Amino acid sequence: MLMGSNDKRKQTGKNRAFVQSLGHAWDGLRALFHYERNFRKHLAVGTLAVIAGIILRLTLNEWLWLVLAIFLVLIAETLNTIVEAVVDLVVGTTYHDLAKRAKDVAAGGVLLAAIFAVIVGALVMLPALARWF
Ligand SMILES: Nc1ncnc2c1ncn2[C@@H]1O[C@H](COP(=O)(O)OP(=O)(O)OP(=O)(O)O)[C@@H](O)[C@H]1O
Repeated sequence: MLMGSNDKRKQTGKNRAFVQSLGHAWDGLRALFHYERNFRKHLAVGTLAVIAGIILRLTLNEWLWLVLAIFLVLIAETLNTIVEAVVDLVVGTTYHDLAKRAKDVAAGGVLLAAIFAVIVGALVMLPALARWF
């Protein structure tokens, strides 16, 4: 449902067209980039890994693992941000043990994805570096 004909941005109902869904998804990515420092950091590290991959001339198989690792971290950051927003929406600034558990578990998910990315990065980059020298 649209809240008022003068403010089409305050929509609360279903999207009527694919392009409208795409617009909201794009808004979500912009919000991630603007408000989430950790998302920007992970995006920067991922970009550096891609540049290193281009320089080291990774194989197709190595690219697949690297891209999987980069996207897993970014998606984990996305889920973490969703959990933080929903928890804050529900409890505000009130302390709650379940709010702590939800946010800590979401952060743990990001850590797991980051550990996976470090392992993949090492397994892909070290042999590629060895080939280079
Ligand atoms: N309402 C709350 N009740 C209980 N503990 C909370 C609450 N809000 C935050 N915390 C605790 O503070 C930590 C940091 O929460 P916050 O919402 O500031 O996340 P953040 O610092 O933005 O996380 P990130 O580093 O992923 O960006 C949480 O992991 C949780 O342990």
